[in-house]
Amino acid sequence: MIRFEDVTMRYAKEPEPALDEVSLEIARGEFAFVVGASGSGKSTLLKLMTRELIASAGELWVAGRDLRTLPDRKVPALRRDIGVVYQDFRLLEDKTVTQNVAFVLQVLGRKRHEIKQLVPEALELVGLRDKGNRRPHQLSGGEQQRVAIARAVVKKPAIVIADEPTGNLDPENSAEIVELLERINKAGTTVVVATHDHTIVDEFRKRVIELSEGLVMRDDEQSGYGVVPRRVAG
Ligand SMILES: Nc1ncnc2c1ncn2[C@@H]1O[C@H](COP(=O)(O)OP(=O)(O)OP(=O)(O)O)[C@@H](O)[C@H]1O
Repeated sequence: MIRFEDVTMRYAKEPEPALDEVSLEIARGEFAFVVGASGSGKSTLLKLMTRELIASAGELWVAGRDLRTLPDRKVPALRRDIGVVYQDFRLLEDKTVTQNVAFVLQVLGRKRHEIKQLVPEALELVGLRDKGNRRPHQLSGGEQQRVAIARAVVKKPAIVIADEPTGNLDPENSAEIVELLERINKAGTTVVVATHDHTIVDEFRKRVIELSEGLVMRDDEQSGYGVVPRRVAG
């Protein structure tokens, strides 16, 4: 579903690459955490998957597309296959919960009767069916993130990518958000979550891809932070 082969990403004027010949593969239906210190390259890795960035070198396939050769006019179709969730929710403040979720489908040109069916389904999935008329500021942080997840999944993407989705949440809400992503994954969606949050990585026991200074330092199935000994420095 996602394949990086020797992918290097250099930002203009930066002496060191943000990612340095990274190779990894995430299969259809997998759940993977991407971890690593601040600046290790997590966001860069995710932005390459969504074509927010274009790799400086290497080969990259996402959802059956070769991103090296993908023309710009085909980027919207790629993004239809990917739902993205951010740390800061990024909801439209002047729209209700229902309108925020429906907006994605309107932009995609989906028919009104489809929107009427899909939006309540997505809100039901995230447990917010009864809060559709609220505006984002009338919701807790955890609820706002659930709206953002409903918005990401309402178009039924093959992949959900979340960049620090629990960064603004307390531990209880964080666990609920990851449980929700786990449920979405169990229904067949490939899920990739970049996070600093050791507690959730330990709790959920998924594949962990650890980056350090643009390199993959570790890539373990089902490990969590605490199970496999950390690399000994030096
Ligand atoms: N737009 C940019 N221009 C130049 N350098 C950048 C840019 N974005 C990121 N970088 C650099 O690339 C490296 C990787 O950054 P990235 O944001 O991918 O890390 P991260 O692991 O997501 O960090 P954080 O956990 O703080 O979000 C860092 O050295 C960063 O300074």
